[in-house]
Amino acid sequence: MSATLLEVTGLTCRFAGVTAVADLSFQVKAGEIKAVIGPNGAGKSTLFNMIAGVTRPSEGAIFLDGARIDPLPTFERARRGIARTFQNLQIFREMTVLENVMVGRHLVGRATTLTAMLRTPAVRAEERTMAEAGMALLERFGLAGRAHQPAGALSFGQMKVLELARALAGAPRLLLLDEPAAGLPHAEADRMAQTIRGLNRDGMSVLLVEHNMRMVMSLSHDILVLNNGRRIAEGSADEVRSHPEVLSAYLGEEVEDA
Ligand SMILES: Nc1ncnc2c1ncn2[C@@H]1O[C@H](COP(=O)(O)OP(=O)(O)OP(=O)(O)O)[C@@H](O)[C@H]1O
Repeated sequence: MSATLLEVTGLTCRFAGVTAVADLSFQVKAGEIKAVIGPNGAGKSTLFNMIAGVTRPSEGAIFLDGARIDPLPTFERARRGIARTFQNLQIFREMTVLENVMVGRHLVGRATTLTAMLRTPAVRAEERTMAEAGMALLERFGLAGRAHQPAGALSFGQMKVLELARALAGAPRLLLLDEPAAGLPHAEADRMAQTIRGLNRDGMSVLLVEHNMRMVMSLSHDILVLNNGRRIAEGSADEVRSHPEVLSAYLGEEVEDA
């Protein structure tokens, strides 16, 4: 039985008049790919934002490796090993592809603003190491040839891969992937699924929000289904696919088609 990496207990988020996430508890085990699915407005993005530290929960707690993290700011959660990608790409288009990846490393780097400004030998050495590690990641994802071009020149699919590479640059323990297949044609979505599977085989734990059911059903060890902020089902692809509440939440279509 694997150890629990992430634990969420009684998590609730209320916006004026709307309960986006309601009394939600679940775990992500080390080495697991867990998917969170649900119709539009189910609360998936709000849940991600609470785990990443962008949105404050109204109630409940979030633990990483047993330590409570919900009071911590975003950068501290990144330092502790949580990295994310975004539903709407957040690529710095004027920066080079390599610089974009290095931003991911800087988020968890040790250099303070003062030592960075003074460009001490230690800072320069750290930057060299970051650049080397960044190039190694770009090579792994087939983007090394584009390293010194502006990121804005990449195709949409390449930008999604770059976001993933940037998230990995900080050597996280938990990857939060927000719709990695969104907007990708079939073949590229399948390649993205293979990439995520490869990362997981190397030990990466993943929490995945995705509407592409093919990807969700083929990748996930465990699937959590939300509707109106509440858990309506949790289990394997087969368990979730045939669950009556899931079918009615989706009106049958998407989940059956997967
Ligand atoms: N900042 C906000 N202020 C007010 N209401 C919000 C805010 N963010 C989300 N909501 C509401 O919370 C509910 C959950 O939204 P959320 O974006 O988390 O759902 P989702 O499952 O990610 O949807 P989608 O699949 O469309 O991305 C929705 O009713 C939404 O309108």
